[in-house]
Amino acid sequence: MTPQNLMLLPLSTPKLSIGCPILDGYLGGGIPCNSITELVGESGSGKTQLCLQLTTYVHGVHDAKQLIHVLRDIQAFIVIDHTRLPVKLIVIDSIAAFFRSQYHTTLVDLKRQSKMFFKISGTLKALANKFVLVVVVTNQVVDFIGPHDGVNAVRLGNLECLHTSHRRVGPTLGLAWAHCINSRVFLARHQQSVGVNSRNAPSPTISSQTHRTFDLVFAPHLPHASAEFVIKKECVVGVSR
Ligand SMILES: Nc1ncnc2c1ncn2[C@@H]1O[C@H](COP(=O)(O)OP(=O)(O)OP(=O)(O)O)[C@@H](O)[C@H]1O
Repeated sequence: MTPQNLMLLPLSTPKLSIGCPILDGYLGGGIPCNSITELVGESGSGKTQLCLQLTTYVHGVHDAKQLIHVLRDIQAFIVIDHTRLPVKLIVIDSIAAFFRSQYHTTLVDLKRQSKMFFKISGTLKALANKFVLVVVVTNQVVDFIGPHDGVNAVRLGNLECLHTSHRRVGPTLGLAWAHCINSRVFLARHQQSVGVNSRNAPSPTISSQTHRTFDLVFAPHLPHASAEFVIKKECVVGVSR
């Protein structure tokens, strides 16, 4: 590639809109092609709702080995049929589910697991680069228990620690997987008690509200950003400040 060729390339990587201008703004225009973007958060934080907002086609996969086969099928499908129905988005919801039940924590298992992570992410990145695809994976969180130092102090990206539902958490699958993705978005929810005044009640009643946040933990092309969002019946939207 000469400098002249580089000048002919598009200035920026194409981005897939997340369906909300506010959240797109925090992502520098949307989710970028040619890389892997992870949505990480506790159960009920909104990962699937965001994924559904991106896609209309769903395929069930039950374990990591089957995932490798499905990725091969997708590759064949894109290569043969790309002129008929171009695939531009791959969503895996959730990557953590394949590993939590199948692998244990002996050294041999961890080695096998890391090998599988790199095989999956290598395949996804190759597909993303070759066919200019957007790849989104979701990941769960685990609770951090004990002191905030030692292994619990491991900092990844812009945030020192992640909090959701008033718990300190970390992404499932650990450091090895963190090196397999390019960007990470943390979705959190916090239950808040609010007093509601009612005409018929003599004093305010206490009701519970879910407050949701969207944090860009790391991305090669963007600084840290944080936003509030809500899940509505029709869509997921950011809240303007
Ligand atoms: N129509 C709706 N209106 C408002 N909120 C909704 C609606 N549908 C779903 N939700 C909210 O979205 C949350 C579920 O989000 P979602 O299924 O995306 O979570 P998740 O992060 O994928 O969880 P898991 O890790 O268990 O798959 C529910 O807790 C609910 O509060």
